[in-house]
Amino acid sequence: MAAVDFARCRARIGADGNGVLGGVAVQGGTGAEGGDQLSVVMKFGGSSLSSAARMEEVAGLILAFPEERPVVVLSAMGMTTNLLHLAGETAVGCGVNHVSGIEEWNMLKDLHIKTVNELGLPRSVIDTLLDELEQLLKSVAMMKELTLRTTDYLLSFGERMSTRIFAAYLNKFGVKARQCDAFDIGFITSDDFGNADILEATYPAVAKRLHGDWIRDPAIPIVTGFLGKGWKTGVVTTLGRGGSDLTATTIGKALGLREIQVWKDVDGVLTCDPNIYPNAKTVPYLTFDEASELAYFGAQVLHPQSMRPAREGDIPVRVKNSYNPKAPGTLITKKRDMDKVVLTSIVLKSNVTMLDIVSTRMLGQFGFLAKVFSIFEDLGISVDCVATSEVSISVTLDPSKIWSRELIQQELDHVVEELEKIAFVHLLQQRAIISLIGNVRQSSLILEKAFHVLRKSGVNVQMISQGASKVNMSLIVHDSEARRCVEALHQTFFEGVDPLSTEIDEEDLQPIPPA
Ligand SMILES: Nc1ncnc2c1ncn2[C@@H]1O[C@H](COP(=O)(O)OP(=O)(O)O)[C@@H](O)[C@H]1O
Ligand SMILES: N[C@@H](CC(=O)OP(=O)(O)O)C(=O)O
Repeated sequence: MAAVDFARCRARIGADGNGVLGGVAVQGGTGAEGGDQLSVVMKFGGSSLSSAARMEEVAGLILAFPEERPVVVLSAMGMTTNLLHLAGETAVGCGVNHVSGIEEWNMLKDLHIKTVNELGLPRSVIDTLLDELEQLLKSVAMMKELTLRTTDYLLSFGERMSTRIFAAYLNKFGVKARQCDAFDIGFITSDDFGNADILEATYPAVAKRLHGDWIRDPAIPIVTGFLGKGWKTGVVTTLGRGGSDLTATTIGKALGLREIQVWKDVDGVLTCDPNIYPNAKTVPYLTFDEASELAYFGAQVLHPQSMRPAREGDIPVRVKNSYNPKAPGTLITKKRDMDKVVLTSIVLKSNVTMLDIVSTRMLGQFGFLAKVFSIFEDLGISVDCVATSEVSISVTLDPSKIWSRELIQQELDHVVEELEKIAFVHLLQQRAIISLIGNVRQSSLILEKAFHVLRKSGVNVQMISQGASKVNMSLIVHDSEARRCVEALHQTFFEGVDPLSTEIDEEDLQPIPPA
């Protein structure tokens, strides 16, 4: 039978009855005994919750901090959100009678049933939801359509199941836990299905509910990440991919907690995506501004909006590794000592579309820029990077407008058509944004080194943009050259390869034509 192995878990986090884990004191015990206020949020993402064994580990981690009164936020297990999405898309075209054969539906059903069995829990913990989910897929098959609103409802099953399983598991061991659906405890959002914004009314509502429940009957709240309730429609919304980070920081601000912990499968925020360059190193400290820029420019590790509540509430965020809890992780705060910092992290966003827009001079300078941006606004397209001159503007378009999918060709054609009424437009696809997140006061040094590296690599930068925060400098290059650039930049900034002391060979100066 599955059990929370406290001794093993304390050993793994380097705690021996008493100790300190990343600034958090550790003692023996089981937590949730009431009295004190809720003190921290602990968020665990899908990568931390991929199996029954992982759920046991996570339970052990939470209970290794008994003097803490955590609010636990969970994402869906493993790849469940992707599977739900794919199952929904398949259901649209497969016919009602074939729903039970949808591969992704069977995969996610099997995962959840296996988890419940391995944790020694009754099937009733998830049976109702699984039945409801199958009915929903059949409805999608019958209607032959999957709206954004239905998609959000469909995706909600992932978090609704993981939290029920986890709360039941803790309760089984006498640790009082209460499952909470975010949409029932005060998460009020805009009605932008797929990418809803959290509304201000959420903070007092969530605080009142979580605090009230805790005072009345202390039990660890196990809250669904990623979900909310649309304020006009009153139905389930989602906060965009990776939105559980935002759920966690919202709770942190709402309750004024001491710390927000987001537990991942990496040792913290790294100097670049380890999937792009495996030599990435942990960044021990970050400011909210740095973390926001990093997330906004595509570092999957944090949800782009998640730093906002933490910054507003001035609550430290700690990014930790649930697979390696001894690692100190990354601490994100309002300020940090930037004296020795040059570059913090490199972020790569691939498959970006860029538009060069040159005025036909039908409009004056002000009118031109205003008109260009009003076209983007009308079409609901957000812009990532901008570089302007008096009569021309280059922009990159944000493909995350509708979360998982890219801007579709039809939309691009429409943008170009509208812009061509006032400008000459050049559409450039397969571009990449390399964002250098670093110290504002070292921007010249960063650019000097970066351009030397890129020149040495024979790469021509197609656009440069620096945001008002100055924390981020973005270089747009061709997609085919991007990984190579990131590697070379990483070696220079984080692995001690000094580009300025390296002679440039004439051969190196031959630009490599983009593929
Ligand atoms: N700069 C970065 N630092 C750390 N991880 C990154 C970075 N950029 C991309 N990643 C990716 O983000 C993943 C962790 O984020 P995510 O998958 O959202 O975790 P979770 O599902 O646990 O919330 C890592 O496994 C890593 O592949
Ligand atoms: N399950 C949702 C929300 C989320 O935050 O997930 P994760 O914490 O695993 O990135 C998603 O996959 O987008």
